[in-house]
Amino acid sequence: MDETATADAGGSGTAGADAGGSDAPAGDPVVVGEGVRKAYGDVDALDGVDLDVAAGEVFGLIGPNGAGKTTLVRALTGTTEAEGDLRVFGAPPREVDPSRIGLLPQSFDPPARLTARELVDYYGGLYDAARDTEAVLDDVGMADDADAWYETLSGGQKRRTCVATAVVNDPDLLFLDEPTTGIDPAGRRAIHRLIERLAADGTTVFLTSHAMDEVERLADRVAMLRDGRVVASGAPDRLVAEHGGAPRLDAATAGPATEETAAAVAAGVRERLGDDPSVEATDGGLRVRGVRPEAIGAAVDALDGAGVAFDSLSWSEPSLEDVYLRLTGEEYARRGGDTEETPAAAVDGGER
Ligand SMILES: Nc1ncnc2c1ncn2[C@@H]1O[C@H](COP(=O)(O)OP(=O)(O)OP(=O)(O)O)[C@@H](O)[C@H]1O
Repeated sequence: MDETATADAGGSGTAGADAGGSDAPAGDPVVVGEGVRKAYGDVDALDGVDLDVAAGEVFGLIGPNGAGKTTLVRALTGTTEAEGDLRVFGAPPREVDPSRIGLLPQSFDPPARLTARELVDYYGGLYDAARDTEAVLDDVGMADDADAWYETLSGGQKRRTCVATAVVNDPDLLFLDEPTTGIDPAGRRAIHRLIERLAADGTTVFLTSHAMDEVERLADRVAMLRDGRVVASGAPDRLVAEHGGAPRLDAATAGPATEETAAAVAAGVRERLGDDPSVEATDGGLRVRGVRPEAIGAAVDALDGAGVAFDSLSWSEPSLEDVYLRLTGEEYARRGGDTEETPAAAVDGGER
């Protein structure tokens, strides 16, 4: 089956793509889900999810709020029942040896009157063989604050401590549900390095996150969930190449730009570069798509020629965030609900 969305990612409802495909590494998968479904009353939290995760892979699961990410993690860790075929290390999730699994749930409230060190000690004590508490605290950047009660820690320090409790058993398979939420940039880096080190040592990591830069950096493969279905999957660079769109030049203007100004800039770019450009008014100014680095000067001339007074310019290559915004439709929603071009059109090779 295709590993990217051949279906309508705009929501008209064909079955989700298989999150396996040609990017999937060879070897027995550690995690398999086939036709996974979970309903809460009328809500289809998971609506036929297929995926597989290979040993040693960092697998990223992304999608908007309510897409079903946490439900899928819960189903794969046996903390909720779901229909379909779910196998972890070849067994149903609830039959897997817990010492092989690490789980950082999205919401986790450990006892508040224990110190970070006591908490890691406590969770380590649940296993026959656990890692050294001090080393684990050091891994997550909590060595200096290890003697503070959990309840007195900042939000980011709490999250770091929770990550420590999830890795203290040195799991073969680690589920991290939004591990870096609330963690400052230095702390995020520490967690990223930890994930990279664990993966290099052979741990399989199943990561959900809203931080696209994090997923793009860490994940070997990504699956994007929307309304309980996988709408795209594959290696991040391939998803970006297929769905990320063109490089863009953003001109930040003092006031909102008009469609007339955008049309004038488009005419100027056409005249100078011969391309048929896409120029759109954004919340903060104007965006010219398809501008290669060598054409930035001509695009700036077109802005000047149209009388656009801009405060700053930025040029960027497409990223996983662009894929996300395109396939969720958020890119278009940002322009005040303009749905003229649907995300499905973008998936099917529309304007890039
Ligand atoms: N215990 C529950 N009871 C009823 N509905 C639930 C329950 N858990 C999840 N849902 C619903 O299932 C859908 C998927 O929720 P889920 O938490 O899996 O999404 P998510 O992708 O993890 O979202 P977020 O990014 O906000 O964490 C949502 O519509 C949610 O309201």
